[in-house]
Amino acid sequence: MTQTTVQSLRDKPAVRWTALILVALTMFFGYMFVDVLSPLKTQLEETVKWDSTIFGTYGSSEFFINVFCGFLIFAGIILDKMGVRFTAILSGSLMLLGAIIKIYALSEYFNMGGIGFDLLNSASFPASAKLSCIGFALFGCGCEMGGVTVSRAIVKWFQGKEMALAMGIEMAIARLGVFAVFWTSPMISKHFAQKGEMFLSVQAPVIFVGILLAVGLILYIIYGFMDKALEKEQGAEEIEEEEPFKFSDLGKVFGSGMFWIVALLCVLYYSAIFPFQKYATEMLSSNIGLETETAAKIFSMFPLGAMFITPLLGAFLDYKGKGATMLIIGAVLMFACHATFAFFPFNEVSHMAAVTIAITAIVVLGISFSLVPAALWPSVPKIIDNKVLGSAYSAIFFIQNIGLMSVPIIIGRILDVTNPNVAPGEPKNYTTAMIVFAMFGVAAFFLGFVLKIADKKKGFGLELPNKTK
Ligand SMILES: C[C@H](N)C(=O)N[C@@H](CCCCN)C(=O)O
Repeated sequence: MTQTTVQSLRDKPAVRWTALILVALTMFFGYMFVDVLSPLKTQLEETVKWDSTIFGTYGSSEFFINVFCGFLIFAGIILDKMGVRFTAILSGSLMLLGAIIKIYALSEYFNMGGIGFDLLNSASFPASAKLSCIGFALFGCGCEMGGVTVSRAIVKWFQGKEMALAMGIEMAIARLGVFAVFWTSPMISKHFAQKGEMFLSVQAPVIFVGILLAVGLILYIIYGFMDKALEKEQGAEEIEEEEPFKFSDLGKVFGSGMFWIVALLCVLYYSAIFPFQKYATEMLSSNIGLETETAAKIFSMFPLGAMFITPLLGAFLDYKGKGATMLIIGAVLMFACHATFAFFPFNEVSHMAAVTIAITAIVVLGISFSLVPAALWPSVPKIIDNKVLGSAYSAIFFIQNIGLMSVPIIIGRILDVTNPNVAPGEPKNYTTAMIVFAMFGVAAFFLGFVLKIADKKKGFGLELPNKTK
């Protein structure tokens, strides 16, 4: 006699992996947008007169509303109260709105005195930069809210299954977005620059990725139908826990010592990654004497390496564990890369040797950027109650965003101060800036140790595998 068991949508690999691909693709487009202008720093300096301080402020602006208005805390509450599909569609819409504003900010029409130009323009901070910051800040609300929502969605579909692998693949797809934009953005820009279309040389890459964000919103809407089917099938209360979310539950998040260790580790580590990404192209061309396009291509190996290794490490974590150890090793490798760019005398070795060492350091950073995210995000459900998981991820993002917002401004300022007589487009001295990035690695390393010891004492199982069946 054969017995038939009714399979949940979650139990069907094809269905849960389709859900993952839908949400991950939107994050792919989102990550492209985050760095669409990163390889164009030098062009922005020449075309719209953004010096390093302005560029740094622009990089930080992605996090202004999240930090100053505490938007991410609300995002977590919205997620825990309204659920994944509502929050996903809201975040996709915010990303698209921000992109449209940034496209307008970089248009020739606006920069030649179009609507709003006079209101925003000032000698110290061009109108293009101010309006780009506004657009980027709105985009940042959507993108960060989307990141939290996607993590929550993955827990919903994959908890007790290949959760770390799924998170690893989602991040791998996002890294592919960064890789893609470090190639496409300079290529599109060069095409228009060669035609003498200076504004389009910085605006066209943003238009291109803006269109992709519209596709991303459609994917979130399609995901919404799958999410609804899953809830209908199992009953919302079964998935989201028996009791509804209460504001007082937030105390559970902020009252947890483990939460603070993870959040601080996260802010320290990521402060030396995403802000560095914004300056890496110019740092490589300054240190090694490369053209922007070549420097951007070398740097693109960073997300590419992370893309291949993160899912493997996710799978390792699912089956073998060792999450806290992975965090410690990741911090050491990050320090090694930044210290190389700070101290290695690139101008005293042959061009070939300089390029080889730079590529090696970038690959090492890629390995680090696989270890830490692959271990960090799947650790959160182990230390926080499922009911407040959305709020916990948001709170970690909120603390992380404070670093992501401050560091590009600090680095931009350091660059302007340490390069007082360097003309726009000329190579800069990056030593001090890179030392600052390296110091974040040292601090993250110590926190990794604290986390490992705390886990050993309290038994959260950070070193244990995720897979239960
Ligand atoms: C920048 C963003 N807040 C972030 O931390 N991104 C992480 C991924 C977090 C999990 C996303 N579902 C990253 O490593 O990219």
